[in-house]
Order: sequence, then C-alpha cells, then structure tokens
Amino acid sequence: MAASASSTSLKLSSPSTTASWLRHRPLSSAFGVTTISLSQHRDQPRRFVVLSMDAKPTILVAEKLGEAGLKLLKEFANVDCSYNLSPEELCTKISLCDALIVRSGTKVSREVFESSAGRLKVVGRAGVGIDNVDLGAATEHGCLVVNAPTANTVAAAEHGIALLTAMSRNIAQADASVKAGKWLRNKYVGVSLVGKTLAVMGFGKVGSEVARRAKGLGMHVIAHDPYAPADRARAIGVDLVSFDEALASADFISLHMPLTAATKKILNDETFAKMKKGVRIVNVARGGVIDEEALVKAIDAGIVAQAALDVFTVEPPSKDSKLVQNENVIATPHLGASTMEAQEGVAIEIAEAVVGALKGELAATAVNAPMVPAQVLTELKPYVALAEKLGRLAVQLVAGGSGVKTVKVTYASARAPDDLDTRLLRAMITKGLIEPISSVFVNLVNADFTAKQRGLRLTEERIILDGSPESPLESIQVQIANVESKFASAISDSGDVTVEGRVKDGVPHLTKVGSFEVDVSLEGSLILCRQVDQPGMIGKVGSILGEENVNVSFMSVGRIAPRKQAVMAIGVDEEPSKQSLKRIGEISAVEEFVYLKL
Ligand SMILES: NC(=O)C1=CN([C@@H]2O[C@H](COP(=O)(O)OP(=O)(O)OC[C@H]3O[C@@H](n4cnc5c(N)ncnc54)[C@H](O)[C@@H]3O)[C@@H](O)[C@H]2O)C=CC1
Ligand SMILES: O=C(O)C(=O)COP(=O)(O)O
Repeated sequence: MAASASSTSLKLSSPSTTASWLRHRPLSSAFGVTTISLSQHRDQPRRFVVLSMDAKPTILVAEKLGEAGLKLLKEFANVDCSYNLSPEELCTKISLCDALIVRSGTKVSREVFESSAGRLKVVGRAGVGIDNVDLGAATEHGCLVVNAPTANTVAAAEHGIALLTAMSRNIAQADASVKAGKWLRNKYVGVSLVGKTLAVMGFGKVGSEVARRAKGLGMHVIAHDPYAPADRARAIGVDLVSFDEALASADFISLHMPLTAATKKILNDETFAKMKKGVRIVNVARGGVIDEEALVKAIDAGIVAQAALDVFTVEPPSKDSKLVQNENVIATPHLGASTMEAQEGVAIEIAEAVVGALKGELAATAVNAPMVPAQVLTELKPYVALAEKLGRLAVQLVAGGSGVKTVKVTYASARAPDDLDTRLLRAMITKGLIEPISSVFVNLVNADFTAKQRGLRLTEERIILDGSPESPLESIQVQIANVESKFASAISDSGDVTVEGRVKDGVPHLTKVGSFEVDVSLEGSLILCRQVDQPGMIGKVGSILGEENVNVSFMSVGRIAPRKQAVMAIGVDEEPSKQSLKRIGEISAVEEFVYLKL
C-alpha cells in the first residue's frame, strides 16, 4: 500500500492534559482525591487528577526524623510517626500509606511491598545506605526508592576520624578505666598517626572527606575504589591503588564502600592474611563488609591490632558478641550520621524528595529509576505524553494483545545521539503497550522489569535528521512486528502495525497509521476508518456522532490519491455508543473501522 501524498486536518479544540510518569495507581482510590476529568471522559480518571484540599496522602515515618523535615511533610501529607514497629506491624500499617520514610533501622522487605497492595509509591531512605531496602521488590512493585545522599557525608567522615583518633590513643578504654577509679598511664600508650599510611576503601563522598581530613593530620593516604576517577583522587593528593596493594601497605584501613554482593565480607580470613601485622581498622560503612568472626580471629592472631566499629552485621549486636567485648575493639551504636546538623539536613533532603515524588516529579536522588534532570524533563514532557499514547494506540490495533512480543521504536531527531535521553520515552511506550492489555500498572520504575517479565522486547533506533536540533524530537514511530491487526490499514509496508506521531504546539499528534499520513490531535478517543475517498464522508460520520452529542475534536483524512482509498482519523471527546459505531461501519464507502481509547 502506498503512502499518501497528502493529509488534511481540522483542529476543533485542544484541552490540555497533565502527564505523570510515576503515578501508577488511580490516585483517587489511594488518596481519596477528587478526580477531575478535563476531557469529561469516563474512562480516563488516571490521567487527570488533582488533589483536593482535604485529600492528603499518608506518609509513614518509621524512624526518628528531624523537625524541619517533618514540617515539610506535614504541609503536604498526613504524617504518621510510628517508631519501633515490628515487621508485622509495619506490614499491617503499610497498606494505608503512600510513602514510607526509614533510616537504617527498618528492614523494608519484599513482604512490606506485597502487604502494601500497590498503595506504597515511594520509600524514602533518610540517609545514604539503601541495603535495608529490597530494591528488587520495590522495582517490581513500581515503587520509587529515594535517598538523601549528601546531607550526612561530613558527619560520617567526622565520625570516621573520631574513631581513628580515639582508637589510636585508646580514648574509650582509658575513659572507662578512669571512671572505674584506675590511673593506667603505662597501659594506654597509643600510636601516632602522622606519617602512617591510611588506606581509604571506597573513595566516594565519605571516603574522600575522610582522606582530606587524614591528610590534614599528616597521614599518607592511599585509596582503593574501582569506580573512582583518578583525577579526583589526585586533586586531594591521594593515590588510587589496587585492593591488594592497599591491604599490603596500610597501617590503618578505613572502610567507606556500600554493602553490595561484591563487598559483602570483603574483609575475611583470606584478606586479613594479606594485611600488615598490627593494622588498625575503622568501619563507618556497613558491618556486613567485614566477616566479623574472621576479624575476631585476626585480632587474636595479632594481625589486627585494633578495630573501631560504628556498624555491625546485625544491629544491635548481641550483648555477648565476642567482637564488641574484645578489649582491642571500640564500638559506637551506628552514630556516623548522628549530628544535629546532619539529621536536620537529611530530614529536609528526604522530605523534599518524597513530597516531590508523590507529586509525580522525578526525584534527583532516585535509586531505582533514571534520574532525569529537571530541564530535560520539561523539554520532554509533551513527548512523554506522545510516547504513551502511541504505545496505547499501537497495542489496541493488534488483533489479540498477548502476541505483542517485538516492538521497534524509531526516534527521528536532529540532536546528536548522546544528546537525547530516551529512557523516559521508552518507559512510557512500554506503559502504553502493556496497560491496555493487562491489569499491571507500569511506571518509570518498573517499565523495563515489566516488559522483560512479559517477554516484550523493545528495540530503539535513531534517525538523525539534518536541521535545527531545537526540539528534542521530530517524530516517534512505534512498530509491532509479527502480529495481525484488527485494522488492516495499520499494517505498513514493512508488515508491522505502525503508528507515528509528533508534537505540534506542545500537543501530541498522530501523524501516520500504517502507510497513511493523517494528522489528529491525540486527546479523547479516536475512530479510524478506511474508506473510498469521496465527498460527504466527513459529514456522514460527523452527523451520526452529532446525533448522540459526541463532540468531534479533530478530523483528518490521509489518502493515496483523490477518490482512492483513504484513512479518516476522527478524534472524539466522548465515547460513542455501540449503535453509532455500528452505523459508521455500515456507511457503504467504509471498508473497515476501529475505535481506540487513548
Ligand atoms: N555509619 C553511618 O552512620 C553512615 C554510613 N554511611 C555508609 O558509608 C558508605 C559510603 O557512603 P558514601 O560515601 O556517601 O557513598 P558513595 O556512593 O558516595 O561512595 C561509595 C564509594 O564506594 C565505591 N565502591 C563500590 N564498590 C566498591 C568496592 N568493591 N571496593 C571499593 N570501593 C567500592 C564506589 O565507587 C563509591 O565511590 C555507605 O555504605 C553508607 O551507607 C554513610 C553515612 C553514614
Ligand atoms: O546514611 C547512612 O548510610 C547511614 O548509615 C546512616 O544511618 P542512620 O540514618 O543514622 O540510621
């Protein structure tokens, strides 16, 4: 079938819409919100939602949070501060909550997400480490996880330095002995820091601040971090070295990497054996990076002279823990982030992130979703709406939705390939493709996961256009391969169900169906008819719809040649009755037609 040479369009109205790439439930059920259907369309409550004055989301704050953060949360939501919940109590409460804020003391397990029955949209970790949150389960449930990665950096670094100095001068032990009435000046002779080698393991935010401060104490600082840029280390006079080199040359080792599968028990029997005899260890990162039994053995064997620990594999550690009770070990109860300043900062940082996410904004500190800068988001917003609508249209054109397995998306843009972030667009196309044919809610967080789980393979291609790269995209084309269509004209020359669209004056438009060029604003719903091009068709269809007060918002005819086959695309604000659709189908010139919900 040849492509049409021309298309005509008639724009009747263009109500604006709001897009939200994080909302994944009809908020009306979750928040008790007022749903305003801007298009007055019964089937689209999910898309047009505003919060009414009394309808606030509920945020469960499960661990102590600074006042400034609580104040911000309370301006937007009902805030339930319930500390020390048992895992069962947390699971019971969570089904009534839209967001959960925790620190390191609460396990946000798979059961928590399952118990939330889809209501939980955001988990805020008021701090850095997210090892207490089951990120896989969060992603599968489309729940965004945000953290507060910067506000406690200095506090953690200062605590690391405090432990380093306290350990090297036996401050804790000496203090306890004085309080016990003893005066043991010979017993508590310490070691000096100046000139000693400190190996910083994990040269991120905290590690580099520790390094900077240790340099100030006259230490020779080296660091191991497979992902840290060497120039950042060099800028503060630190050499990046291999793991083994760090272990072999350090007098002091300070741990600052996250707890991951790769770092779990990274200090173990084997690695302690590679250390200098008499090494001293500081851990302000996570207890799990050390094999605690191996550490006790290494202390007993004289390999490790002392350890200063703020974190433990199980917190709190048991009272009779051999590690904690060892006289060469000093311990603090996970106090790294516990300064007044850090806690206020963290509380504000996490409150802003959680409120922003609940409003549907993309959080800059998202842990399980792409972080898209605000500027890029503003620019992409109409394309995001277009992407979702093209996905919805394409899948509704398929005869039998479950056969949708291979989808090709082609972006035409004058921008350089690395100047166009398509993750958001891809997620929204996936949402559009999956939601009409399933009960799954898809958002930016779980789009790739959901596609993979359903065996949907989505490939992306770029067409690089000449011309001005002012707008990020010229067009988006969605093609579904190896399927039959309920509207044969939607199959293009390539044999795929094909729809293409572009953004005009900020509004998404459908510009191609199969090989037919059309031009219809993607609002409300859509009727596509293939007919023999002839005068009076627009009038005939229009009057059938008019009889039952269905408002036509947009109409466009794409044709091969005058008086040959044409595809008429009609945008309607209301859903026509089955009877009207049947009458349209019965117009003698109409060869096929389909009604599509956007
Ligand atoms: N005790 C406490 O209260 C606090 C503990 N922390 C913990 O400190 C750690 C570091 O926090 P930030 O510096 O803010 O994080 P960050 O993400 O800025 O830095 C972590 C660094 O570790 C590196 N890394 C990852 N895998 C590694 C490996 N196998 N070997 C060596 N380096 C590796 C990363 O490349 C990154 O540069 C985290 O575990 C965090 O949870 C942070 C704040 C307070
Ligand atoms: O931010 C981190 O990673 C911390 O370990 C701080 O934990 P906390 O918030 O004090 O329970």
